[in-house]
Amino acid sequence: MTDFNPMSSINIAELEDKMKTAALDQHRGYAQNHYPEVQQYRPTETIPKSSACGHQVLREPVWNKGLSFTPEERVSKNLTGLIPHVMESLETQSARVMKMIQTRQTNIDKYLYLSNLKAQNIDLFYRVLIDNIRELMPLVYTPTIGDVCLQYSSLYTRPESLYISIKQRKSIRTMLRNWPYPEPEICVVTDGSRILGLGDLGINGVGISIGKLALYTGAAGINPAKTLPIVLDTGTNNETNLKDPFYLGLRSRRVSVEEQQAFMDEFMEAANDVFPNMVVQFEDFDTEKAFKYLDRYRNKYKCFNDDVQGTGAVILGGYIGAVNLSGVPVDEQRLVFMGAGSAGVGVAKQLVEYYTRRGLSEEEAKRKFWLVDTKGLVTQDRGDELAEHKKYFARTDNNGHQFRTLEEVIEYVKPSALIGLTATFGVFTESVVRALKASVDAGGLGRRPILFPLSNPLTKAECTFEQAVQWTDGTVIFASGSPFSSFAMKTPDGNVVDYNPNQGNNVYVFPGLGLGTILAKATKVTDNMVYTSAAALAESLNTDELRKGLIYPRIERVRDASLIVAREVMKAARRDGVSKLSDEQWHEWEEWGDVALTAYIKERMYDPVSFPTERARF
Ligand SMILES: NC(=O)C1=CN([C@@H]2O[C@H](COP(=O)(O)OP(=O)(O)OC[C@H]3O[C@@H](n4cnc5c(N)ncnc54)[C@H](OP(=O)(O)O)[C@@H]3O)[C@@H](O)[C@H]2O)C=CC1
Ligand SMILES: CC(=O)C(=O)O
Ligand SMILES: [Mg+2]
Repeated sequence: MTDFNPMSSINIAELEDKMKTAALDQHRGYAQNHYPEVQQYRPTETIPKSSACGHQVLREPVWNKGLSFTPEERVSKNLTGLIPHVMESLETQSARVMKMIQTRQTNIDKYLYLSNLKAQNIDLFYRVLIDNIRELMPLVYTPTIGDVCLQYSSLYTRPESLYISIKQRKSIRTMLRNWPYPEPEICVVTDGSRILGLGDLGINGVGISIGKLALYTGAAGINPAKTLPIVLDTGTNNETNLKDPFYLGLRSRRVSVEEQQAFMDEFMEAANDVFPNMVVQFEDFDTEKAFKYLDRYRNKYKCFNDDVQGTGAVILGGYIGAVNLSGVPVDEQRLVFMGAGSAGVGVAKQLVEYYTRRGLSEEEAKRKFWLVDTKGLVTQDRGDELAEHKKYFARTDNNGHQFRTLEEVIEYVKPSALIGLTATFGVFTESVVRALKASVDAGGLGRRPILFPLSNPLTKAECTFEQAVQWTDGTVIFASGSPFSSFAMKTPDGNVVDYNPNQGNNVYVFPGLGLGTILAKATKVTDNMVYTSAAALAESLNTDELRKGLIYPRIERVRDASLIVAREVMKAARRDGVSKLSDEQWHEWEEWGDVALTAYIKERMYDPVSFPTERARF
């Protein structure tokens, strides 16, 4: 669409004459009674039929088209005079947004500007986000979303989620029904108990549900009107929040684990009753609840845990590429994990599955992993009561010796890969990284260490990209949870070499996993679906990315990757017998191969130009 030049002046009066409905202009508030065609302004299955016109249209973010309303729409919806006469393409409006973002001094201010835009004009927000994903994803997601969560109660200006407190537990169904958009397809729910690496943030953690859902739309084309952010408030143990006069959550300590679980049971049951087609993503529950809830609900409802399963899949996807670059054969790899929580154990288990699928026994596969926590190497005879989720990986081959520091573990294991999921900045020190490199070098010339400091946000990364490059003399294969910038380093022979980091973040998996689950009409999210998402991600790099030595697609291609992930997830759902789509539909796709299924998914992906909210169908 090109911009409309007001100077070429359309004659509004003439247009109004032509369009009989233009008489609406005089009856703004009563239009619905007299002019049913206005009610059809939004004739979709996704948004209730509306009689909205005038200001109502401009105030509803999924209806508002900013300055893109056509002259006809301006007349039929009583918008003349309510917006500047000029008509602009999304591109022009998008350029204005980017200009304004650049004038904002802090990332929080940039975030707030974008958040305001989302609350006013969804299509424009997503156009800008999708076209500028490299620059904007760090604002709507990690690292900035971490700062937003820390200050959410102070920054609050308007509701943008469902806020369900344990005090209102009797009304969960009512609250779900109060959500203004019908039949959400995907919900991200947190209780704020472990937000990124920032700990218990209570209700302030809602920012992570909002941020992840922005990426469900931006990175996988799920209709924004079908996304539902939820925070469950069961209190908080965060002293700063409890003392903050602006804190919006329950001003009391978290209720007992048993009460939280009973509340979660009620929530899951209610969510399933009210929105039976909705997929639920558990996000940033603390370690114990992350594993417990996944175990408890995975066979009963369509749900998955992003920190355990999404992270497992994304790191497996990157690991496959990293091994190819490392020069260390896959079966010789030895992996040390710093961090044995929900993400650490989730990733290690996904990698065990990779090895067993390659033919190793489970025991052989498990022996490739050494997990380290705050007390040192996780061993069976360490003397402390191991948490349930750590027992699977507890080593028994340590001959009674306990290894307390990471240096000691590296010296003992001689790993080829070091993965950080500790939420602790700087634990990959220079001596640790140099020891990793030395252990890889000892295996032979040209071998490269795999180093993944995956904790979020950036303030919690185990080391920086620059450090990783310098301490490994540029040989590192690197992925971090939050994005680092590229880095140029002078080599001993005087050349300047550019190094490009990878972002190993579950954003490469959860949007496609969710989309595939929805489109397959899967009754649950199986292990195969999760595993397949990792394998699909590993296959999604193009030749240019492979040539550049990347292990994840460039972030600009995240929608391409999500499409591939979603397609393979759908096929896995079919193989596992959990897809409710008809056999005829599947036979048709099976006959045509991936082309037909890819086209089917693509057609259903929301895109603010070719497929705006107004027309989104699924
Ligand atoms: N890149 C990505 O896509 C993702 C990144 N993450 C990030 O991973 C981090 C961890 O998340 P999660 O696993 O859920 O958190 P958990 O709290 O479940 O686990 C943290 C683990 O780190 C260990 N740990 C903490 N500090 C140290 C230390 N100084 N030395 C050794 N071990 C330490 C803890 O030990 P102990 O058990 O003894 O307490 C625990 O095992 C977070 O920063 C999160 O943002 C999470 C999901 C996805
Ligand atoms: C990325 C993510 O899910 C986390 O850091 O918790
Ligand atoms: Mg998370």
